[in-house]
Amino acid sequence: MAAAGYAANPALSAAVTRPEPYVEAPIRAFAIATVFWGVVGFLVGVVIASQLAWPLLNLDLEWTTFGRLRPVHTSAVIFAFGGNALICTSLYVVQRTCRARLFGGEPMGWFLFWGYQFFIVAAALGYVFGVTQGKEYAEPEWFVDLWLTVVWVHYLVAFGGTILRREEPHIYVANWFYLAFIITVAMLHIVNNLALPITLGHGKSYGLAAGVQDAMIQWWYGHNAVGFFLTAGFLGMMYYFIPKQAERPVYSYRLSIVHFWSLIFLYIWAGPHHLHYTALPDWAQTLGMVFSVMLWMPSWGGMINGLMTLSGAWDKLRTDPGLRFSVTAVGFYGMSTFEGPVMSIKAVNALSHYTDWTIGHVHSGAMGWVGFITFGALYWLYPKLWGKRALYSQKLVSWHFWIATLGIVLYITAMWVSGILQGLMWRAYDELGFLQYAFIESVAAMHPYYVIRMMGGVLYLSGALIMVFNLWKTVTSDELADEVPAPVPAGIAAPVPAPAE
Ligand code: HEM
Ligand code: HEM
Ligand SMILES: [Cu+2]
Repeated sequence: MAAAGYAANPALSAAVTRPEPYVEAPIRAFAIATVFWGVVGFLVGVVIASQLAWPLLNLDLEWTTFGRLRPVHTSAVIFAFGGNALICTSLYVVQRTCRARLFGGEPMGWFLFWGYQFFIVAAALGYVFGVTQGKEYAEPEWFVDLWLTVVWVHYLVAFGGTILRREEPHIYVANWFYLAFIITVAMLHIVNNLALPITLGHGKSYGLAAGVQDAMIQWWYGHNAVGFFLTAGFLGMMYYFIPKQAERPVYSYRLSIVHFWSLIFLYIWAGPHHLHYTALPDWAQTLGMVFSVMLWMPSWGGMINGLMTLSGAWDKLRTDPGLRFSVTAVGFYGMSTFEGPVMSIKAVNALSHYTDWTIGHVHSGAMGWVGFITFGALYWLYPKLWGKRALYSQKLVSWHFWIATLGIVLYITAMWVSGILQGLMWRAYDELGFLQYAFIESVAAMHPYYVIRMMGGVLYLSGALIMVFNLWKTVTSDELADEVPAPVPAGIAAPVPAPAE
């Protein structure tokens, strides 16, 4: 084992053999894939947003209709962009905070990389050709699900194995969040996809559960996909990269542990808020609502911990636009985790459900939190991964930041207005007790907001293209980092600013 080798005599072996201490090449590939799929996902987002504004753009072809492209968008941004970002950063972080080489080494890294990209392409092709189980965020059919299970088990083994062979006694909190994400997603994926194919040679399958049980399992899955894929994993990112960028320890390490346990305990019960006023028993709906409202607390605990890590380093926001992304991400996290509990209250959900308000909520979390924390991490990682002195241009990071922020603001404000307008139009009665508006009138009323949302998306996409250019120039520049990072033997560099307590 390489790690044990230079641990024996760090100075000597570092000077003589210089083995690469950490697996990096597959992580660089994941970093590229993150950016690539991000652009694809945002582009498809702009396409489907345009289709909602101008239905003509469905092109009257089955492969290009909104119904088929929508899951291409959601999977591209969540699983391809978000998933690659999570695997990329988790493998980077776990090696450094444990001071151990990735379990399984480079071959494991490359298997994860190609295995995961294959899953993405197989899933996306299925959507376009109409192969789907029709479960939101779990659309791929059984054979793609099986493949993902294989890849994911390897991911768990690689991550867990690295923790087990750690040289650092303490398991840094970012790893707790990443591990909870990996384990919970495995559990959710397997249970929600229990299905029987018609025959082994056929793509179509039928799920094991039926009726309201099926709905409950689906939204236990869907909600916790938000909680563990879009939240816990990215919190792992927050707990590593914000201290790194701010060069400050986590504000309260104790709070981060409380944050962890309370978040994962509460999240798992809140799924029924997706099924208010359905055939689901009333007590279960109320349970989901109560746990959602409680969830506000640990979420804000985490937000405060992230923001307060900047204590004494707020001036860095002026000079480091990458940090600005991360901090604004935490702000959006706080906003969407306040909005979510409000929307889970049954009286509010009676208005918001089925409307664009939900879509606005989704995108403040998705574009603001998930997107921005990832951009912040990427801007920090790229120079490190390619051994460059610095980013090509901080100014372009700043441009990206402002253009993308404006894009989000256009997107979510348009959706608040259109969502509440929709909700109110649908429940308006005239004095004789008839509905005041035909459904199509509410659709027509949405048009201007859909155009604004599309423009917001174009801005967000443009920002991402600026990032592509900046990262490309960074990677191809020949300004190397001052010292080529030497192997980091045990006991020398502190991998993370030490916990405050
Ligand atoms: C350029 C930026 C984006 C644009 C223009 C865009 C556009 C859209 C549109 C038009 C929909 C369908 C809305 C509907 O059915 O009424 C949608 C759904 C969705 N998008 Fe995006 N999106 C963007 C970025 C993102 C990002 C970055 C993420 C996640 C990281 C994301 C996650 C989702 C999810 C989860 C849904 C499904 C929401 C639901 O069913 O409630 N989007 N998006
Ligand atoms: C305390 C935290 C949160 C709570 C209690 C919460 C609650 C809710 C509620 C009540 C809905 C609407 C359900 C409906 O009417 O159909 C919803 C939808 C959604 N939320 Fe959240 N939310 C939270 C945080 C977040 C965050 C941080 C994100 C993204 C990163 C997010 C992503 C979504 C998505 C994707 C949906 C749409 C699901 C669908 O119908 O397709 N949520 N959330
Ligand atoms: Cu939920």
